[in-house]
Amino acid sequence: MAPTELNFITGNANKLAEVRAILGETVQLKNQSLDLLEIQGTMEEVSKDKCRRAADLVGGPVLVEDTCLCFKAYNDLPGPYIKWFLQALGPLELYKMLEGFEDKSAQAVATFAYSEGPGHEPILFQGRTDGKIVPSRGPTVFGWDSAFEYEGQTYAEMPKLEKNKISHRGKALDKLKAWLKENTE
Ligand SMILES: O=P(O)(O)OP(=O)(O)OP(=O)(O)OC[C@H]1O[C@@H](n2cnc3c(O)ncnc32)[C@H](O)[C@@H]1O
Ligand SMILES: [Mg+2]
Repeated sequence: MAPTELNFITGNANKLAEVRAILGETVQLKNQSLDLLEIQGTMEEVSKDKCRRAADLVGGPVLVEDTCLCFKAYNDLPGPYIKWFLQALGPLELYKMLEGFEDKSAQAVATFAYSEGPGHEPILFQGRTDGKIVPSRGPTVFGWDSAFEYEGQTYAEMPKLEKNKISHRGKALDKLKAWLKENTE
């Protein structure tokens, strides 16, 4: 049976707000802000490991998510390590990483992982959105939103509703919603 309540473990308030908005009334959402250690590895390995750690810490069912920003010219790096590049450069300077490259294309990926609790194998829900890295446009409120352009607008320039419809996170949560629905009927 699918859960009727999800405990989303994240320390990122912007992420949490989007997840709340996207899930709406679908399911009850709780949140615990824990700083989870993140390993090195593929997107799937990072999310699964994060989920197992969260389940162990909380001692119950958990949902986590790891966001990656993959530059095509870098063969998908920084990927799961984008947080540290963003922290070092800031959203205004991020585009400079691709200055020497013609190909500015990038893919945003959200990988959610749900576990029923300690010892249970995490289930993954992944969403991907293609775009490109540009000089910052729009408010610099959320991560690299102002440096990621999708069809002529940066994520930061889009109204939230619009971003959530086409975003990596929105697509991943569509899969989660479908799974919840399939498993309650
Ligand atoms: O506690 P967790 O959930 O891990 O929160 P976090 O902020 O550490 O998030 P990640 O480990 O997934 O790292 C992803 C980085 O990308 C940023 N980010 C995540 N989703 C984003 C989005 O939709 N738009 C812009 N930046 C985003 C986020 O602020 C981090 O710097
Ligand atoms: Mg993190």
